[in-house]
Amino acid sequence: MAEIRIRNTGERISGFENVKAFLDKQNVLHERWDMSKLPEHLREKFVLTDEEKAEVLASFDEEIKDLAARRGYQIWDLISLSDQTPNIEELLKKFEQVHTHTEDEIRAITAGKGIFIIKSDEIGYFDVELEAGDVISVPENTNHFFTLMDNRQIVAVRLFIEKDGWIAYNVDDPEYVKA
Ligand SMILES: CSCCC(=O)/C(O)=C/O
Ligand SMILES: [Fe+2]
Ligand code: NI
Repeated sequence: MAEIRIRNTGERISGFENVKAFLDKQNVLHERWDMSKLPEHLREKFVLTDEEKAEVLASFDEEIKDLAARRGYQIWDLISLSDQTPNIEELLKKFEQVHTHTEDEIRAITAGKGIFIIKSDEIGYFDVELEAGDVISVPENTNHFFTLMDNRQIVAVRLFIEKDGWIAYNVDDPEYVKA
């Protein structure tokens, strides 16, 4: 289940309903997918062949098409990050820089863990700690960044309206608060 940590105060919010209510106020979509739909051999697997990636996407076809119909996404794929990912340090350096996109950034975690750190005009930066089953959408033009957790591995479905909408625009934010 997702958990929130507000960086300026250290306050933590847990429990699906509490987290959802908090994220609703921040205009951040949060839903859960049923991970029992994922075949056992793909659970907690972080190095995936193209066939296995297609199998993960097929397992959640209904959920993906539902999100696409509700929110206008046109294309989707699967990203997996772990110490086995050849360019992992380079990718993390990019994800860990505060940035924005011109479309919302939606991710459904199917294995592992990760943290999206998002800026709110009212309360500053807050962490959303995510695990398998958590779906999140960071609103467009909103400062955020992403990092892995201690286990350093994650698999996530990404949906896009247009591929170009996901270009990252780095922001040099004086209000950025370190973990
Ligand atoms: C969990 S997906 C990896 C992070 C990512 O795709 C992104 O765009 C961060 O801003
Ligand atoms: Fe991003
Ligand atoms: Ni998986």
